[in-house]
Amino acid sequence: MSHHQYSNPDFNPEKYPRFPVIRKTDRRWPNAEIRTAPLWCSVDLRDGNQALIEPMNVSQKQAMWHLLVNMGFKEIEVGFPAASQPDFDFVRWLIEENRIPDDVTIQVLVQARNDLIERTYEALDGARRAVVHVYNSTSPVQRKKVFNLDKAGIVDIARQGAAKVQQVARDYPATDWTFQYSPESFSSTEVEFAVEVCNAVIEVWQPTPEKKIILNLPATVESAMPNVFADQIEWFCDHVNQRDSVLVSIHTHNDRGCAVAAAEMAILAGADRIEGTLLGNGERTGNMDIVTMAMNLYSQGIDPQLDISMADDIISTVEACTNIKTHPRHPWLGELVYTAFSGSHQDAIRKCLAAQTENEPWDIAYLPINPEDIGRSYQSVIRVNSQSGKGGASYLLEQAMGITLPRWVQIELAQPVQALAERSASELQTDDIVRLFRHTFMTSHGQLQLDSYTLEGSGHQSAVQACLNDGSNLVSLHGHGNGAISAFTDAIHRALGVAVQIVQFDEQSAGEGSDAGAVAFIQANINGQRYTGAAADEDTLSASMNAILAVVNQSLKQQ
Ligand SMILES: CC(=O)SCCNC(=O)CCNC(=O)[C@H](O)C(C)(C)COP(=O)(O)OP(=O)(O)OC[C@H]1O[C@@H](n2cnc3c(N)ncnc32)[C@H](O)[C@@H]1OP(=O)(O)O
Ligand SMILES: CC(C)C(=O)C(=O)O
Repeated sequence: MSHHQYSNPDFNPEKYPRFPVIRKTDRRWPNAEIRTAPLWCSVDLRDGNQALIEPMNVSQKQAMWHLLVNMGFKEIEVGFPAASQPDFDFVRWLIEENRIPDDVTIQVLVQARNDLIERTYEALDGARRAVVHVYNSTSPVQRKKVFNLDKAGIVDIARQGAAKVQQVARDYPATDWTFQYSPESFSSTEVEFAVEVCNAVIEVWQPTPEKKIILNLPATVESAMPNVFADQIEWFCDHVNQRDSVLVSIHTHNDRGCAVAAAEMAILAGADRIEGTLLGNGERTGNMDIVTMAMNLYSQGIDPQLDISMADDIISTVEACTNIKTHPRHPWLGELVYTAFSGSHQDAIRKCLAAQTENEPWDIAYLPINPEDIGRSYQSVIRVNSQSGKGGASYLLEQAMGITLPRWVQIELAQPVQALAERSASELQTDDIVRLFRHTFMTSHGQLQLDSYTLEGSGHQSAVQACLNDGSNLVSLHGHGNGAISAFTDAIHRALGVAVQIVQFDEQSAGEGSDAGAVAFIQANINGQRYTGAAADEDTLSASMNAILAVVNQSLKQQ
């Protein structure tokens, strides 16, 4: 059998060579586990900002800053102050207006260029504490085509940049400085060379375990699978000098869609700190999404050390600052991620929610966390369209009316709901379902309703005297039987000639917030036809009698 090797005849396997893997024989990270949150650093105001069509204005930056502080970030990269006046001014605003809480450290980025480094320190003048983050590119393509330098030339840029950062810091002794270096494009750099460059920076900065530096290892462009990145990080941690004096930081991008996975695996491989942005805004496909990574931890019982409970604030602020909409299926926070439209999912969720007790671990099919933890209501969990079964509509109705539908009512309700969903070809709202339920099962204006009743005797000796109202006339009736319900059906039979044979009956008190004290559901045979009725009333027996009248009305209407 012959077949084409490639679906596209122009496909050229030589065009994009495979990324080289590290032949490691001492790989330890696959057996590691994450048990605590890493140190976080938000780069929303820098990497996030530099990738926007319209960079944030001052008030947007301020809104983003407040959100980040409120979420609990302790390190925040606030800009590239030597790059633009707005960036410079924002740093000045933070310092001069005393906007930086005692436990928060600002960080700024700068290229390894003397004039830019000097300008950066001017922006930071008066800061209590700050991280100065200097970088230069180290990958083969950058060395060859952008900088036109050999490895020694690149090491020189790093060494000189580091020396300048250290030297100018001495002019501002009132500030507690931390130095950070990034071998930009680390993940596309030979690991041996990345270590060589970083060791040169270490030699300049002379960190100690008490006064550590930060070495930030970026996947500037994500070019390999996350396990390859983890190997690079483990190799780096094993070979860099003075590991005990270095905080290893990770800064991944999402080109292959694995930025979070790469950051998580990097933590397994020995990294201490994670840089990223809220909802993953950033260059091209974005930076590593800190919200996703934090929620991943949260959902495994690990305190993320960030407050994600304000999900809607996070979304609205990020959208207002970036002018980028959040995808409805964005991990953890998207509008649709706690929503089930499909019948079998709704059925399982409804059953699990009913069985879940407060003090046991969360264990609900299709819902990895309780949506309430991030401020989402259960209302958004189950939504109804033509893919939904009986569970979804029942759930919404139950929530809206504060009742629990007996299974046989759920089955009866499913059919008209499905028909309406198919007719409307769109999602049904709770109001639509409540309206449909009332229309299908309950008595409407102008039909027979209970006006008043008296019950005499009890048990086998029950007698009912009742008055019905059809909107214009009153009808009196009386009957007896071996209970109030059978006395009432006897009365109906005598007065109206309708023989009601009850097949199913359910009555319950209505939920909190409902005006009705009780709800009754009846399924009955009348002239060989099956009818289902429901009624709510303050009084339990009135609810039952009105439910019987609901099926009587349905049969009269059909005649
Ligand atoms: C992966 C990242 O996200 S890194 C951060 C990137 N962020 C930004 O660039 C946003 C802010 N940047 C800017 O506004 C501008 O780049 C500025 C104002 C800082 C500098 O602008 P310019 O002076 O025009 O330089 P530009 O950034 O284009 O860089 C070009 C020159 O700097 C050199 N250079 C670039 N990066 C670095 C670096 N990290 N360290 C040292 N030199 C560098 C280049 O080799 C090039 O040199 P050449 O002019 O001799 O060929
Ligand atoms: C400056 C560095 C850390 C960066 O933003 C990147 O490599 O993506």
